[in-house]
Amino acid sequence: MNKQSLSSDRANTSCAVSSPVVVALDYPDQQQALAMAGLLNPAQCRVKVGKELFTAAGPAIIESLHHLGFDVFLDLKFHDIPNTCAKAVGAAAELGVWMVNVHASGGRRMMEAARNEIEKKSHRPLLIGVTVLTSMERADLADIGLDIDPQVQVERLAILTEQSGLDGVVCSAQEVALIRAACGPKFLTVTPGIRPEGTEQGDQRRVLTPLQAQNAGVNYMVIGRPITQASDPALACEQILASLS
Ligand SMILES: O=c1ccn([C@@H]2O[C@H](COP(=O)(O)O)[C@@H](O)[C@H]2O)c(=O)[nH]1
Repeated sequence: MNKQSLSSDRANTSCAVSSPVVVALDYPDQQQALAMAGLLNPAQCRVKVGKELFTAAGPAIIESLHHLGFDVFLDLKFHDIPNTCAKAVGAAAELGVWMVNVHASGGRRMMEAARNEIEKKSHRPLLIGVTVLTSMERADLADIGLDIDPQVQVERLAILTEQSGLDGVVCSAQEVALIRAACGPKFLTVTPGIRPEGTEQGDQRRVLTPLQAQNAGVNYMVIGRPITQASDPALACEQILASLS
């Protein structure tokens, strides 16, 4: 199947999951990722493919997850000169992914180029800008020369992302109210750093529980280890969904 027909097929078959949960498949190979996907229900969640899995398994993993019925967020956080970033985002669109992202700190011209590139494609994924990684706190920003609270930089980059014509941002759930006020109700918020009560925070710093995130108004919650490292991942996912209803 060529790329064009793949993206056309995907545009026609993309499922409309109402669940906000996106499970991060952070695995070193296709076998482990597909084993986890096989435990999950595509009617209850979407899945995310990040740098580790995509580098190890390549575009074939996207096609395999589509065949299982999942919408896929390709989380490669492109950050490059405008032409290079735009072409990468265009290639992601041709894989038929549901969502793709770039670093908002790549700037206005980079984000506009990415947006213009996917507008040309027959399948148009959601295009999202990463603001400040949820693993970062104020001290981490100071290390890179930004002596400000994360929320100040998140708001600044969210406004720039919205002005650049993207669909939304990756941020922590803690900043969603701020972004709603600055960018309006239609601008999407995609929030990693979700930690159900009693689960380990790990390297995340700006966290909320699923219920707190829902109450804050997030559109999509990216959840990895609290589901994938649970003794029963399917049950963990169901318990998170139950906590939201
Ligand atoms: O700011 C960001 C952007 C992306 N991520 C990604 O989300 C998941 C989170 O996984 P957990 O195991 O639930 O911590 C992971 O794939 C990150 O690469 C993020 O955490 N923060």
